[in-house]
Amino acid sequence: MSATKRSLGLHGASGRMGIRLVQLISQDPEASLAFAADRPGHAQLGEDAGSLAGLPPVGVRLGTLADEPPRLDAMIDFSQPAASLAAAEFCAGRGLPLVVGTTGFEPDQRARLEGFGARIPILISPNMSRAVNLLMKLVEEAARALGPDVDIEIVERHHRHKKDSPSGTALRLAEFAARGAGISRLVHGREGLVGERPRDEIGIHAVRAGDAPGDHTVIFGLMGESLELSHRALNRDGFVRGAIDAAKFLAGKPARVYTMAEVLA
Ligand SMILES: NC(=O)C1=CN([C@@H]2O[C@H](COP(=O)(O)OP(=O)(O)OC[C@H]3O[C@@H](n4cnc5c(N)ncnc54)[C@H](OP(=O)(O)O)[C@@H]3O)[C@@H](O)[C@H]2O)C=CC1
Ligand SMILES: O=C(O)C1=N[C@H](C(=O)O)C[C@H](O)C1
Repeated sequence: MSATKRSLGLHGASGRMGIRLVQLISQDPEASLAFAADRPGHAQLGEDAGSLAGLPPVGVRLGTLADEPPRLDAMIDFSQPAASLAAAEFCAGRGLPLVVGTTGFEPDQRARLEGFGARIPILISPNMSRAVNLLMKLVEEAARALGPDVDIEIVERHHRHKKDSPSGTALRLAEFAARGAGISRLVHGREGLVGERPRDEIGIHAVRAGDAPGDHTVIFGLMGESLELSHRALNRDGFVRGAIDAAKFLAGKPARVYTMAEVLA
C-alpha cells in the first residue's frame, strides 16, 4: 500500500536550505514539491526549482508569494525574519500549515509569528535536527545536575554567510541551560576589563568561519574538571529531514503552535 504523498511548498527555495530541501523532497516517496517561492526580484525567478537544485526539471518554477499555489498540504520556510512573517500571512490566508526554520527573529516578530497559531498549524524551531533536539534535553539535565557552582558557556560555529548572531540554536540551548541551572542572565562575548566571572550568567560566543554547516558546544566548567556537550552538523541533511518530517506532521492538524519535540516523539 503506498503512503500518503504530501504536496509541499517552499519559501526561500533557492537558498542553501531551500536547495537541499528540493533535493531531499525529490527522494522522498511520501512528499512532492508543488510550489517554490523566493524573494521578489530574485535573479532566478521563472527557472525550474529542480534545475536550480542540480536535478532534472521537476515542473515547478521559482516564483514568489504573489503567485497562487496549487493545492498544498504544508509550506516550509527557510528565508529571513520579515519574509517568514509574510509566509505566515500567505499560509493563514489559505489555511495552510507552516514550518518555520528561519532564525534571527526580534522578540516582537517571534510573538507575531506565534500568534498565527490561532489561525493555522505552525511550528517554529531554530534547529530541526533530531540530535540537536536531544542535545537540548541533555543540556537542561546537565545544568540541573551539576549544581550552582557550574559555569555554563555556549560556543557556536557557523559558515561565513550566516546573517544572524548568535545562532537561534545557541539561544535555545541557553534557554534550556538557564531553566536547568536557574540562571536567567545571558552575556554575549566578553571584551575588556570585565572582572571575574559571576556564577549567575551564561556566556554565548559566535564563531564565523568557512563553510561550517553548524556546530554547538555547551561547556559546563567546574573546579578541576569540565563537561562538554557538542553537536556538529557535517552537512544540512539533518535539518532538512527534520523540516520535511515536521511538514508531514502538521498536514491536516488543527491550528495551534507545535514543537519539534512533538514531531520527534
Ligand atoms: N531551523 C533549522 O534547522 C535551520 C535554520 N536555518 C536558518 O534558515 C534561514 C535560511 O538559511 P540559509 O538557507 O542558509 O540562508 P540563504 O540565505 O541561503 O537562503 C535564504 C533564502 O531566502 C531568500 N530570501 C531573502 N529575502 C527574502 C524575502 N523577502 N522573501 C522571500 N525569500 C527571501 C534568499 O534570497 P537571496 O539569497 O536572494 O537573498 C534565499 O534564497 C536562516 O535564518 C538560518 O539561520 C538554517 C539551517 C537550519
Ligand atoms: O544559518 C545556519 O546555517 C543555521 N542556522 C540555525 C541556527 O541559527 O541555529 C541552525 C543551524 O545551526 C544552521
